[in-house]
Amino acid sequence: MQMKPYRIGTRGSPLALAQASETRARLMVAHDLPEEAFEIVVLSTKGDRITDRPLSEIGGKGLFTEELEEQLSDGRLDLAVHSTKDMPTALPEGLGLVAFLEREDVRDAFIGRTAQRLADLPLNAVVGSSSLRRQALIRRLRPDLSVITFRGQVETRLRKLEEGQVDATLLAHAGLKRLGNTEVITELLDPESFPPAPGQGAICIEARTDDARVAGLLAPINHADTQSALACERAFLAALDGSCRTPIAGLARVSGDRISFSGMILTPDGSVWHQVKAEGLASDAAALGRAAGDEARAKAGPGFFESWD
Ligand SMILES: NCc1[nH]cc(CCC(=O)O)c1CC(=O)O
Repeated sequence: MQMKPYRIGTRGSPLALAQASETRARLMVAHDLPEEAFEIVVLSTKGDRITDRPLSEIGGKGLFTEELEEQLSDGRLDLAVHSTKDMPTALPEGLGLVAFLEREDVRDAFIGRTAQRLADLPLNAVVGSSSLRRQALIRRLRPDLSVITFRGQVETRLRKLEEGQVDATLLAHAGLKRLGNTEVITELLDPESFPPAPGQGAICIEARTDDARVAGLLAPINHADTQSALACERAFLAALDGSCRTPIAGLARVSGDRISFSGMILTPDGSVWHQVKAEGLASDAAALGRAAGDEARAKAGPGFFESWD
């Protein structure tokens, strides 16, 4: 009997396409299915179309997800593949992050033109980054540098660097690995001093929560430790009401039945930051992350979140 193919939604950037292909490949192996059992459906999102302004300025939740989620909700798609880092903490009614692929390296990669390492950049050098977290972390470590907003796909940013618009830029190691573009990296940043974004390096799959057929399809490719780590990090983000205007870093690691978490919130200029650490049972991942978020909020005090609005 000929079954209708599963429809996998994705954005059209090279990174998104690589992630969708990887997901399809995992599903083919897990279920011994041919490529024709899956159809990759490419959609353009608002976030892809507006490229001339920083994301934090455009605002609005789900800039990269709205179109995909609409089609998931009405059944035109069966699943959607995303970078977990780009996913809002609150999803539309009836949708959920149903599976996570095993996480890639979580670190940020430094790509230097006039110096190989962040610490070795000349005084007042220019670094391009559109991420508020990376901007704040750079300023915390190197207040002398000027940080400029730098958007576009990975390829666009690397071209701007080559053209000499900036001395250096930062990108996720995971994304560069998936694009087969790691030779541009000149330094991998230590997560202790340069903590990654919640979700960084993890591919997630969104689906309808009541779709038992798709749940069964995804179960064998879900990576339980990644799922726990991400539940913790996303609960941290949610507890802080992580808007795209707040620099927030957070990383959870699972070992056996234990989970350890480290999170940081910063002012955009990097001059004030608060760090929290927590450890507990992996089965309590979400509660641990939420408590860490509440602790960070309490440490920061009521003035912290309004200080740059
Ligand atoms: N916001 C863009 C985005 N979303 C996910 C990744 C990288 C891959 C990942 O973290 O899983 C990137 C690019 C970057 O930060 O370099």
